[in-house]
Amino acid sequence: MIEKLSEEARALALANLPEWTVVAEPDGISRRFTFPDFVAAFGFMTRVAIVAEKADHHPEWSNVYNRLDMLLTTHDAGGLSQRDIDLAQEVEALL
Ligand SMILES: C[C@H](O)[C@H](O)[C@H]1CNC2=NC(N)=NC(=O)C2=N1
Repeated sequence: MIEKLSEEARALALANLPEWTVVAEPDGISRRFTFPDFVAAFGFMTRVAIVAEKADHHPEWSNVYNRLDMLLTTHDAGGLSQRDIDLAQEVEALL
């Protein structure tokens, strides 16, 4: 069973993800992405989907035209875990 991150681990991890915001409910991290158009946004989502499926860790997200809102939380842990941090870092690398 994956565990929620301790306060210390969370502060450390977030220091490396400056574009991400802590969300309280559900306990997780979120980021808004803006692209030139829908094709660019959806292309990015496709690349994230492949990484997410490989990691068996999936974002909660919403897309409107060129905008993508992504929330990472771990359902199995009931909040923010290392899996979310790892996926956020992989997502950043796809930009
Ligand atoms: C059975 C399967 O491994 C689990 O349901 C995985 C799938 N993807 C997941 N994604 C997220 N964000 N949190 C999870 O706890 C989770 N669990």
